[in-house]
Amino acid sequence: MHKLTQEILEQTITKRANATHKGDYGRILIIGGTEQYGGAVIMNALAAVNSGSGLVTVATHPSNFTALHSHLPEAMVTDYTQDLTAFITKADVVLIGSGLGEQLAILTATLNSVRSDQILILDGSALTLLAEHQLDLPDARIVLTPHEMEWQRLSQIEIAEQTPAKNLAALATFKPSPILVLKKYQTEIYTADQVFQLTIGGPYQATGGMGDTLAGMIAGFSGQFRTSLEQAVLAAVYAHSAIADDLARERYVVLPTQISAEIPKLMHDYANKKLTNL
Ligand SMILES: NC(=O)C1=CN([C@@H]2O[C@H](COP(=O)(O)OP(=O)(O)OC[C@H]3O[C@@H](n4cnc5c(N)ncnc54)[C@H](OP(=O)(O)O)[C@@H]3O)[C@@H](O)[C@H]2O)[C@@H](O)CC1
Ligand SMILES: Nc1ncnc2c1ncn2[C@@H]1O[C@H](COP(=O)(O)OP(=O)(O)O)[C@@H](O)[C@H]1O
Ligand SMILES: [Mg+2]
Repeated sequence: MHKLTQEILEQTITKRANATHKGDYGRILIIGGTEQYGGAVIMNALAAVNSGSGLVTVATHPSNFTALHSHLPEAMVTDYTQDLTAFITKADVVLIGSGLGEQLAILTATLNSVRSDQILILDGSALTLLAEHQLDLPDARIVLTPHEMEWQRLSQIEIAEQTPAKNLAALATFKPSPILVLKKYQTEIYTADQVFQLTIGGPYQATGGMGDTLAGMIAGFSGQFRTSLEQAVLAAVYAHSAIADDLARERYVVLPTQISAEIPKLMHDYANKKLTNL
């Protein structure tokens, strides 16, 4: 198991070229947020925009539009009960599932619409629905972000039995081969043949919305740092907990929205550290 270090941030977060525009930094479509769980997509979107995503659209229940806009006027909105095909077609990255609840039809329509060159991040309720209805993954560049119970539902491996060997074996049965971010204390990231472990982060992160924030960061990083999906995912996972650790030096708990607010500073520091090291 490879231990993740801050080197992943130095390698991934690069200074931006001057002659670029928002279209160069990722078109992200976030799908989720029932009436009950609107906060989940707000946290997805706050994380994605603060991670530098060029354009973020949130497809959600219309009752969430005003709250989302009051937190984040940078995001666009659309009603998730309408046909999302045109939105999916334009996206570089689709993140579905945070606060999606029981909206199976929206998930299946999305799985049927994504293309093989698109990044599809499946989080929260999308993972539970995948497991309950034994849905196949589409041909796309897939990232799964389950916590231990969501992974138990998907893999049939009891939490106490979730060893790297068993997790890799279960992952091999998924086609196409996804990246797995197994979230917990010391989160593990599985690619087809390698396992990485996060050794930072702690229980000050145990607040609802912490995973929704991570999913938004993975969307933001993967839409922007396009050389390697694996590297972008690893960097997002590391950055999420690096910020939490920094804030926890002076706080008992770290809120998901506080992490999002600190992302631009962390990215600035790593982009510039890289420059001075040259
Ligand atoms: N503000 C919002 O809108 C928010 C909306 N949200 C949205 O809610 C939806 C449901 O997601 P969910 O994660 O809350 O519920 P579910 O999938 O049933 O899992 C909980 C079960 O798993 C168990 N468990 C075991 N190990 C675990 C672990 N390491 N980490 C976590 N749980 C672990 C756990 O055990 P217990 O707590 O009972 O000990 C319990 O039995 C989803 O769409 C999500 O995006 C949330 O993001 C919150 C903020
Ligand atoms: N004790 C802990 N130590 C480190 N990280 C934690 C701890 N508890 C929770 N986290 C992190 O918080 C996030 C929780 O994700 P998740 O359960 O999906 O949250 P939510 O769905 O409420 O947004 C994960 O990134 C997980 O690693
Ligand atoms: Mg979650």
